Amino acid sequence: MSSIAASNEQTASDVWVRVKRRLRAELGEDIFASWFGRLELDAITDGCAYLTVPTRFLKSWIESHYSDRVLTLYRAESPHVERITIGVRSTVGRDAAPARRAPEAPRPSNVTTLAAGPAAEPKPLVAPAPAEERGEGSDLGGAPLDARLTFDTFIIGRSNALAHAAADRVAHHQAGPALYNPLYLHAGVGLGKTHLLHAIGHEMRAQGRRVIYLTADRFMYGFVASLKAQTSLAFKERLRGIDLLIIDDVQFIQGKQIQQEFGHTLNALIDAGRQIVVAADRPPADLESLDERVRSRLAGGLVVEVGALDEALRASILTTRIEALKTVHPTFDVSPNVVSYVARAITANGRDLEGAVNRLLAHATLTGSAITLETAEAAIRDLVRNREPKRVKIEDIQKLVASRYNVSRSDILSERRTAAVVRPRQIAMYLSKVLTLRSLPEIGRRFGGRDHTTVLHAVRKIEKALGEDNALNDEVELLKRMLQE
Ligand SMILES: Nc1ncnc2c1ncn2[C@@H]1O[C@H](COP(=O)(O)OP(=O)(O)OP(=O)(O)O)[C@@H](O)[C@H]1O
Repeated sequence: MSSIAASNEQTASDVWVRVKRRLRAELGEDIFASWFGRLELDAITDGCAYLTVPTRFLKSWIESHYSDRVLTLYRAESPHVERITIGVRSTVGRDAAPARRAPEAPRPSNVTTLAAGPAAEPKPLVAPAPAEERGEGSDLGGAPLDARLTFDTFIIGRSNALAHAAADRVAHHQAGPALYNPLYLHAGVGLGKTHLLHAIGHEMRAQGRRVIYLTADRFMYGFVASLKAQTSLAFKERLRGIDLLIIDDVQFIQGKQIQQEFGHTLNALIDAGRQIVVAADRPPADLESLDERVRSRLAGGLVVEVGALDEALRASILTTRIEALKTVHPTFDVSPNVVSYVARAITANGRDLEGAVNRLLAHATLTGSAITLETAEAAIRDLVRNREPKRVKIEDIQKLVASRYNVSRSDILSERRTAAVVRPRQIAMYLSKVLTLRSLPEIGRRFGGRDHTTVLHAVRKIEKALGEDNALNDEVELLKRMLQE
């Protein structure tokens, strides 16, 4: 590393220390320690500070509650930073290989491996790769595929039959240009997108094809890290040398330069007839942070939604899980009655179903007694109570608030400033802030192209009013409940 680069690095870490100091002073030690203690700076590039936290929850929380504050404080220390992006650091044990850390990197990240060592040399486009490199290649930041997530363990129901059929066709396609390129799967949390992505990956890898599975975070950090080490060409070329690129959680891809790179990579792979499969939590048209061209490229293949798991599907998933566990714990037995009870009680997603089976198993093995409806109810109570709140759409908020206050949705989006419209508009903006993970600028755009400061003003105004006006408080609570039901 050159001394200039070293001194830049030094400055970046110094600035970061000062930004954290400001955050601590402004928010107090408790809040700082709860939310920012594990926030780390990974890199600064293209006017964007890439920060990381260890969990998705922290990421969402900081993004929805503090991102404006962090940016403001960052800019107070370093005005050339225009944006911040928060990613999730990979956890130990998830990586195919332990992360090698570039000695000059300010902090460990999940992809510093990309920047380091001879593994980052460019490869010929379609060079045959050794088995361990077929997608397990930590040199590309590819995450390992989960052995349990295969087509064999995927249960087909009404809501996912189309997505399954498309995934199956793509995975078994042999000759000719890639099918449905890209295949774009979208669904709410825990409905089986990642399962299908891994299943396609396993199947194609079993056919000897070169597969890379990346989350959006890994793609971004991989690219940033390779830029830092000036090996971005190698990164691009190596990605282009594969048969199947899988990108999960594509909604998290952010940053102008990274999007451009992502767009180039998509184009190059699609033009070369390589298959791309992506998953996101929303359809391409709703990926507001993505460039229009990238969005339309993503929408240009086959877009399929994976629907909510219906009760029959939930019961089949539970039964299959229980049967699989019985091979290891032969005494584990759950009656059909209990299975239907759990399938009715846990409606949110596949992850909670898995959690429920684990709790039943823990109960059975710890107490050594049979699982009755009562014990099942006690074992899964917290899952039923804490099930994930429904994802709320800004459009639904606008519609509900409009009808509640007898105005039209277009009044809410309009420039009108009469009191009869201003208050509902502010309430709708407030609810959009607290019930969705959209940023202030995104909310502003959805409210007739308003500036983010207008949204911030509305949010503060309603927050203040809620503290002073009990009737309004009840009203807003009711709206929240109606939206989340
Ligand atoms: N149809 C299904 N058959 C079997 N298991 C399923 C099915 N759908 C979901 N699951 C299971 O539910 C859990 C969550 O699914 P998955 O991780 O694929 O969700 P996701 O849609 O990718 O969610 P997220 O967006 O949060 O990553 C996994 O354990 C998965 O195996």
